[in-house]
Amino acid sequence: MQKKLYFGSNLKMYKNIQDTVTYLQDLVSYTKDISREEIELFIIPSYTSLESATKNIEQSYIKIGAQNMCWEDEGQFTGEISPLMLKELGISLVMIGHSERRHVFGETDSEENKKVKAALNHGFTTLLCIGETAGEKDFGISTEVLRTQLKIGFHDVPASQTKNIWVAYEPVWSIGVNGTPASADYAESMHKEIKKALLEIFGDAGKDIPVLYGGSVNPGNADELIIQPSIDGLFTGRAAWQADKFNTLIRNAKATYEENSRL
Ligand SMILES: O=C[C@H](O)COP(=O)(O)O
Repeated sequence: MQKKLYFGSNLKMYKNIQDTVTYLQDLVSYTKDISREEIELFIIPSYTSLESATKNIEQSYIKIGAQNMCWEDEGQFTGEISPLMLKELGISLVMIGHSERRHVFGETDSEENKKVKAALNHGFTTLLCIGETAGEKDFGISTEVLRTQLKIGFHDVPASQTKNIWVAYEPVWSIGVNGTPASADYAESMHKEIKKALLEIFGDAGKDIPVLYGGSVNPGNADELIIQPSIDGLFTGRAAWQADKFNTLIRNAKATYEENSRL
């Protein structure tokens, strides 16, 4: 049976308001004809572009997400953004624990857990990002690191909330201009471990959580990644930031997946 495929991009600290709106409008026109029963498309712009994004874009075509969120509704948290403020903007998704939040800004697994619980309690689709560093991979502890990030990240989250959970596996060493993409085999083996851990954490409810791969996804590796049985989607940075190129990547990956599932 064919599964729904997830495609999304984090715009990081790129694109101003106008560029974001133009990008989103272009992406809607390019991809409008693809059934949203078959793909789920999401974009995570900068905070300053969120209001214009939600006003200009129909989220049945592209889910709009925030790059981070505070775990408290209000309080003395200078520089933070509350779940209520994000709700006010009408966004539907929140990303938690992106590699740059963990490794540039020092966020911990227990902070990600507080954010995950707050995001789920406020009804957001919650995308938890996990991934091992190059050093952890060299020590042979990738699986342990991923299991820890999942077990702490989802600590005390009831199985009844899994319908709003997505996971992105983004090995730290694979991300950004200096990253090396994971091979499809390596990514698949880590995705298998992630799916196993999700079953342990949530029981049967864990089996429907989509697990996306991210980290230097590009037109040259997207097709091979998407056909892996445990990879449910692609979370793309740089290769998605031009709407026409992202459209091509999505269509090629989808066609390859469909071809492969007919074999
Ligand atoms: O959030 C997206 C990831 O950080 C991947 O970025 P990248 O595709 O530019 O390596």
